[in-house]
Amino acid sequence: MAIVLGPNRYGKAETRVVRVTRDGGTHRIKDLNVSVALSGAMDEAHLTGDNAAVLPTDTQKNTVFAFARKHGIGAIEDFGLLLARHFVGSRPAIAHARVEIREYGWRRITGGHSFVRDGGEVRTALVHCGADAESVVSGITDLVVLNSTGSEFHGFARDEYTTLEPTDDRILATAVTARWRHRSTTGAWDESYAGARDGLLRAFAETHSLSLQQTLYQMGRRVLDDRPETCEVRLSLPNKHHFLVDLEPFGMDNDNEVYLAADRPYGLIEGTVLTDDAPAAPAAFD
Ligand SMILES: O=c1[nH]c(=O)c2[nH]c(=O)[nH]c2[nH]1
Repeated sequence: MAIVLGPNRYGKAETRVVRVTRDGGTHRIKDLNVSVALSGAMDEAHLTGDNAAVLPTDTQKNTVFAFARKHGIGAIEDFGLLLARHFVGSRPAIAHARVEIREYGWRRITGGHSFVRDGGEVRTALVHCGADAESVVSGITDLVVLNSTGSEFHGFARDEYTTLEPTDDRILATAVTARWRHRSTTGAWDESYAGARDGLLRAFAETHSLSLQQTLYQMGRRVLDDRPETCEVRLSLPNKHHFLVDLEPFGMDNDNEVYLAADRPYGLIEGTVLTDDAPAAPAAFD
């Protein structure tokens, strides 16, 4: 009985590319998850370890970023065809290219550079009732928002392990988890929720951010200002880092247009904002 190599393919899965296109102050964003799989005459790589036919998956990832810069991203079908044809045409050993793309939809909040991701958000409620106290905490989780400009981060503490470069223009993105405590257990809950959500979005969009911590405070403040029925807001904001891709090795500049959307590790910024007359409510958020 002989043992033979069966079907195989390889490639870079889940390259998270975000492409920002600027038309003056109005930005458009394309946010994709691109998976490439190539196949063809790859027997030697498997049987003898000869990599002559293997176009590295790292190269495939770079190609996604370089094409995003060079060609822009229109319909994902076109972007997929562009990439797949490129790979098949690039080397005789590559007979077939499979390119799978997922596109995350975003809609505008307000202004030209603030977006909220379609779908996914969840409304939450947590109530406590005891012998002599009741409390209602409303909230939202997985409300994903992004500012494609209007965010800086500099002046931070440095030590011998600090490599982060200060920036005066970065993408700021987070998946908001917010919970707000009501002063009373009677309320127009739906209207209150819609108003609080709107306040969170507007504060995120309208704050020129010097840090996510500063944005957090402004978001909490806005809910308390807009919704007097609330007295305390707790926010948990993962910093969804977007790293500018270095395209210089491919002879291209990158003027804040092509980003890698990293998923982990991420900064996690958490804080409470409250009114100074907020009644004590033990257990409200636990
Ligand atoms: O808004 C930010 N806050 C931080 O505390 C921090 N730390 C970091 O590396 N980047 C950022 N960004």
